[in-house]
Amino acid sequence: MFLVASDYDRTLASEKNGFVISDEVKEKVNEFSKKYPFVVVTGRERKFINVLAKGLNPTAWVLENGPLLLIGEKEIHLVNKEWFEIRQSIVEKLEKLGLRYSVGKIIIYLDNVGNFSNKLRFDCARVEWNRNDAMIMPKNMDKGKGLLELVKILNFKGKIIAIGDSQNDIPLFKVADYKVAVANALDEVKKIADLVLNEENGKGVISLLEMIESGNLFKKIDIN
Ligand SMILES: O=C(O)COP(=O)(O)O
Repeated sequence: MFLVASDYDRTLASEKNGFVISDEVKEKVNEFSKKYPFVVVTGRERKFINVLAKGLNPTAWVLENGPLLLIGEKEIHLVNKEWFEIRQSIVEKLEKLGLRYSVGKIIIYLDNVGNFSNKLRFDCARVEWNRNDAMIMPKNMDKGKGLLELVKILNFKGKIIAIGDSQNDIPLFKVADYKVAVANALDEVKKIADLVLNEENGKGVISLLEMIESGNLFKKIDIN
């Protein structure tokens, strides 16, 4: 038994298409998800996914980089009340720094703030990067931890195959049994991957799913 956990931006969907998923990738994932568990593990908020990935029907979602699970219409928030007080104090600091931010249901997003990485350090929160964008989130939370909680809820006991491209996929890779990087992944992600695909973005995901369906992936790895 295995489960596929896929990142969204620059993995399922490409920047070139404004991060809107292509019909080809959507159909492949929808068809695959009818046979095997397929989870999208993304930094994105639900409201953006509803637009960018309209019609995509994976087994479940891990959103906001870990703390928000979506199974069917059921939303599960992996956070305690104290976080919202901490978040408020961070928002006040960001205001003082004059940085533009937006707030999800749980985490804080800042786009294009790579130059401010020294200032974006907090004792009471974790800062996760996706290229030049930052996400400020509860301590002890990341894509990997969110996925492990989901896996418990689904009562899934098999192996995890993860696919991604960026820094915030590294914690996802840490909980995976087999790690796959798309061709457009950052070097630091490719370096820790078990397999680096020749194809970029959604074409890479399609190629991974085809390798699984044909049994070719399992000739390379013992995951069953
Ligand atoms: O950074 C985001 O908002 C989404 O990014 P991800 O799907 O690559 O995790």
